[in-house]
Amino acid sequence: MVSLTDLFLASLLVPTSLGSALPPRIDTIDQRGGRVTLKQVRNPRGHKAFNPARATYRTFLKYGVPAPDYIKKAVAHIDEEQEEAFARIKRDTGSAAAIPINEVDIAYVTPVTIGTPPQTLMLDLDTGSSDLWVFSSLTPSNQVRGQEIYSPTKSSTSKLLSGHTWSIRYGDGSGSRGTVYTDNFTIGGLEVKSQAVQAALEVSSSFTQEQSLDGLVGLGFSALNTVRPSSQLTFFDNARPNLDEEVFTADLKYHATGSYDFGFIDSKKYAGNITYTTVQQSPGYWTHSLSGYSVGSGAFQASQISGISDTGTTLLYLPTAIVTAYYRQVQGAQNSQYYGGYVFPCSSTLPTFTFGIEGARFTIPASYINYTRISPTSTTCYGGLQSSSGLGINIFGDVALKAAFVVFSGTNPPRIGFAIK
Ligand SMILES: CSc1ccc(CNCCO)cc1
Repeated sequence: MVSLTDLFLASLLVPTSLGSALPPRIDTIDQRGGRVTLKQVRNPRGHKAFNPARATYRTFLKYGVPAPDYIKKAVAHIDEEQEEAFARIKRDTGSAAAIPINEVDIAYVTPVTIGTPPQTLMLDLDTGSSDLWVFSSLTPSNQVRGQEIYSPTKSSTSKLLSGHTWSIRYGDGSGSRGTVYTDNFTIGGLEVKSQAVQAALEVSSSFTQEQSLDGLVGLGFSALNTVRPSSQLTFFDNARPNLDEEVFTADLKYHATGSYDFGFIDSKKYAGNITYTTVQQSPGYWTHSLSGYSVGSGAFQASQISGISDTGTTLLYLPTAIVTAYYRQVQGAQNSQYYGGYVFPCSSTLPTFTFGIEGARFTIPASYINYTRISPTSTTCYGGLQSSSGLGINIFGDVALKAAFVVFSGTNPPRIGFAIK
C-alpha cells in the first residue's frame, strides 16, 4: 500500500529538467502527518547534488512498493552530508577597481568597506607591505587633509585589540603608527569578519598630502606585519581559506582604472598563457627573479635579477648597470643628483624596456618610462626606470606591473604569474 507520504514524495522526486534547477532537498520526513519540509539546497557553483538513496527510493515507488523507513532516512542523511560538504567547498571571490590617484599613476586606490554600517574608504593595495592601516577618527585633524576616515565608535562590530600598537616606515621615508581594532572588512564583495584594522594615531606629511589615499591594505606576507605584541594577518591571509582559489590578481593600467580580483583568475583579463615563477616568501615580500632584460630592439640579456613585485611602489628600480644601459639610448639623459634620478628632455624618444619571467617576455611601452615632467612648465622629464643602488633591493613597481596581468598565488610554495594583456 503506497501511503500519501510516498505519493507526495514521489511527486517531488520525479526528475525535473535538471538543467539549472536544483533538485529539491527533503529536509525532514515526518511519518505521522505525512508532512515534509522542503528546502532548496544552494550548491556552490551549481554542483549537481546526486543522492543515491533518493534513486533507490524512486525505484521502490516506481514498482509500487512502500519504501522501507531506513531508505527514507537515508535520503535525508545523504542530503545532510552533501550540504555539509558543499558548505566546506570554498566559494568566496571578490573584484574591485584599482583607480590611479593622479594623472601619473603615483598610486592606485581601491574602495573598501569597514564596519557596521559600512564605512567606505579608498585604500592602496600594497603587495610590498603587510599592514592594513587607515586614516581614522584618532588621527590628529591637522594631519588629515581631505581623506575619508574610519571611525570605530560608529561601527557596532568594531572591537579594540587592547594593548596592541603598530608603527611602520616605508622605503620612501613615509610612515604611520597607531592602535588596532578588529572589524568587518570587505573588498569587492569579499568579506573578512574581524579583520585587524590599524587606526592611525599619526601619519607622515607625505600621506597627509595624498588627499585621495585613505590608507593601505598590505598584501605582502603576514610575517611583515608590525602590530605588537601579536602580529596580525593580512586581508588575503584571512580570506584565503574561503577563496575558490588561493590567489589574487593585479591588473593595473596606464593612466586608467584597472582591477584587483580575489579568489579567481579572470581569463578575460589576459591573453595567452600565464608564466609562473617561484616566490621566496622570506622575509615577507613577493620576492622572485626576472630572467633578464632588453632595451628597445636590442638583444635579450639573460641574467637572474632578484627583486620584489610591489603594487605599492610607483616606479621600476633595477641595478645601475641595466639602468645606465637603458638611458644610454636616450638623447640628453643624465643621472641628476639635483633631481634625484635619471632625467631627460621630455621631447626625447625613449626605447621600450622588456623584462623576462622565465621564458616569457613583457615589454614596457616607452610612454610608461617617460614618467612625468619635473614641473608642469619644465621641459625636463623624470624616468619611470631608476637605479635601485640606494635601496638595497630591486623593486618591480607599478611601471613594470601595469605592463602585465599579475597573479599572486598563495599556494604552497607561493608563486607569481605574469601574462600579456
Ligand atoms: C605617500 S603615498 C604612499 C603610498 C604607498 C606607500 C607604501 N608603498 C611602499 C612599499 O610598498 C608609501 C607612500
